[in-house]
Amino acid sequence: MKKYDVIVIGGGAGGLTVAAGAASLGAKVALIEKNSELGGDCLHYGCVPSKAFITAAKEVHETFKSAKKFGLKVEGTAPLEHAMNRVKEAISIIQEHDSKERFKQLGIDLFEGKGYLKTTTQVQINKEKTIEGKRIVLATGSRPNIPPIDGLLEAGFLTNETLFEVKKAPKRLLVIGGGPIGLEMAQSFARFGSEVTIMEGNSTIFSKEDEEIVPIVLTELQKEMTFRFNVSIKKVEKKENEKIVTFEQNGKIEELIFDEILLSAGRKPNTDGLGLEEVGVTLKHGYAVVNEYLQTNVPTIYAVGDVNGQFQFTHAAGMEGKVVVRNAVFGIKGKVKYDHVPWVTYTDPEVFHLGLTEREAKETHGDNIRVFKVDVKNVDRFVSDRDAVGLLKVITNEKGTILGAHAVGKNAGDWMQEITFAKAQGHKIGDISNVIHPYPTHGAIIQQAADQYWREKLFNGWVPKVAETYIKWFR
Ligand SMILES: Cc1cc2nc3c(=O)[nH]c(=O)nc-3n(C[C@H](O)[C@H](O)[C@H](O)COP(=O)(O)OP(=O)(O)OC[C@H]3O[C@@H](n4cnc5c(N)ncnc54)[C@H](O)[C@@H]3O)c2cc1C
Ligand SMILES: NC(=O)c1ccc[n+]([C@@H]2O[C@H](COP(=O)([O-])OP(=O)(O)OC[C@H]3O[C@@H](n4cnc5c(N)ncnc54)[C@H](O)[C@@H]3O)[C@@H](O)[C@H]2O)c1
Repeated sequence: MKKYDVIVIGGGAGGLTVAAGAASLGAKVALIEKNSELGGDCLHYGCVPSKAFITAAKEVHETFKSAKKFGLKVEGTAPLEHAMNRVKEAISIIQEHDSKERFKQLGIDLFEGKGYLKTTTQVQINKEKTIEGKRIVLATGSRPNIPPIDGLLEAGFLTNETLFEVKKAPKRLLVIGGGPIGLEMAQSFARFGSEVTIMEGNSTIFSKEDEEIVPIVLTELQKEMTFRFNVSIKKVEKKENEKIVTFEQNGKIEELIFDEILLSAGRKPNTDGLGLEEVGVTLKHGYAVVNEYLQTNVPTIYAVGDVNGQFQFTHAAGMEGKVVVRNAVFGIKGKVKYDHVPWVTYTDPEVFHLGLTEREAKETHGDNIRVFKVDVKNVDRFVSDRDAVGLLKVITNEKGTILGAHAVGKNAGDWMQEITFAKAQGHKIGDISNVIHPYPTHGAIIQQAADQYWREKLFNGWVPKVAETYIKWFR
C-alpha cells in the first residue's frame, strides 16, 4: 500500500491549497478528486461562472441605462447565450491555474475517483485502490440544499450546478431563497429579461448584514425584481411547460405560475458516503465538527472549506488550508482565526462585510463603541460618476480599534479592502487619516470616515481646551 504524509480528499479551493502548500514544503501528498477536473465548486459552478454572468448582465444593464441617459435608442433583449459563452471562457482560462499538470509537477499523486475512509489513516478510492496517510484532510465541499417541497423534484428546477447551461432566459423565473446565490443570480437573470420573483422564508434578506446596510441594497434590488418574504412554499405542479407554485404568505394561500425555478436555499455538506461516521468522526447537521486547529475529534483527520460549516467562502477555504498545512504537516499548532475574514455579495450595488455589525458590537462592547458613517453622496467621485447610492460604516471601540466595517455601494468589494488590511494589521481607524488617497477615488470614502474620528477627538477631547488656552495666551 502506498504511503503519504497527507491525503487530501477534494480538489477545490480548500483541498488544492492544502495539497500545493504541503507538497511545496516537501511532504508526500495524494490528492483525490471525484471529478475529471480540479477546481471544485468555485471554479465550475460557483464564484467564477457567477461573476462572469454578473458582469455580462451588468454590461447589458449599463448599456440600456447609458443609452437612455444620452437619448440613444437601444432595443431588444440581450441573448443569454453570449453570457453563458463568457462563463465557459472564464472557466477554461482560470482552469489552467488548477490544471492537473500543475499539481503533478509539484510532485502530488492525483487520483480520480471517490474517496472513502476505510480507517482513520486509510482511504479507498472508488472501492478499488487503498492508500495510507499520516494525516487525512477532508475538503469535499458542499452541494445545493433541496428543501422537501411537494412536487418540486418532479417539476424540475435549476441549481448553481445547472444554471450556467441555460440557453434562454426564462420569461417568469422563481428564485427560492434570498441568500447570496439567489440574489446575485436573480439580478443577473432580470437583466437578461426575466421577470424574477424571489421567495424567501425569512422576513428579510441579508440577515447577517448590518441593519442600516440592508434597506439600501433592498430598495435598489426591488427596482429590478419582486420579493415575497415570510413565504412557505407548499407545492409545485408541472403543467405542460409551466410550473405552478402554491405558497403561504401571511396566512394566505396563493398560487403563481413560472416558467422556471432556481433553487438557492442554502447548502448541504458533502460528508455522506465518505465513511466518516464509521471511523468515528463527529458530524453536526452533516458538517464535520472541527476544533480551532481545524482537526476533527479523530486526531489524524482535519477538515477545511465548506465541509466544516464555518465560513463558506473560497478565501476562507484558502485561509483554512494554510492553517492545516502548518498543523497537519509540520505539527506547529496554529489556531484558525475568522476575525478578519471579509465577504462581499456581488449584487449591484455590492455589499461588503467585515467583523462585527453595530448590533453585534453593542452586544459585546455595550455603549463603548464609536460608529463612523459616510454616505456616498458626500464623496465627490460617487457624485461625479452618478453612483450616489450607498453607505460606509466603521465600528470601533473607544480607542479607535476597528471592530467591524460594512458598506453598500458600487464596487464596494474593491474599495473596502483597505480597511480589511487596517483591521488585520491592528491599525486604528485614525491611522487611515494619514494615508493619502488620490483625489477623486472611491476609496477616499474610508479616509473621510477616519477624518471623522479625528474631528470627534479634536472637538470633544482635551485638545480644544488646551488649544483655547494656548490661543488666548498667544494673543
Ligand atoms: C453560485 C456560487 C457562487 C459563489 N460565489 C462565491 C464568491 O463570489 N466568493 C467566495 O468567496 N465564495 C463563493 N462561493 C462559495 C465557494 O464556491 C465555496 O465556499 C468554495 O468553493 C468552497 O471550497 P471547498 O474546497 O470547501 O469546496 P469545493 O470547491 O466544492 O471542492 C470540493 C471538491 O471535493 C470533491 N469531492 C466531493 N466529495 C468527494 C469524494 N468523496 N471524493 C473525492 N472528491 C470529492 C468535489 O468534486 C469538489 O471538487 C460561491 C458558491 C456558489 C455555489
Ligand atoms: N459573493 C459570495 O461570496 C457568495 C456568493 C454566493 C454564495 N456564497 C456562499 O455560498 C453560501 C450558500 O449560499 P445560498 O444563497 O445558497 O445560501 P444561504 O444559506 O446564505 O441563503 C439561503 C436562503 O434561502 C432561504 N431558504 C431556505 N429554504 C427556503 C425555502 N424552502 N423557501 C424560501 N426560502 C428558503 C433561507 O432563509 C436563506 O435566506 C453562502 O452562505 C456563501 O457562504 C458566497
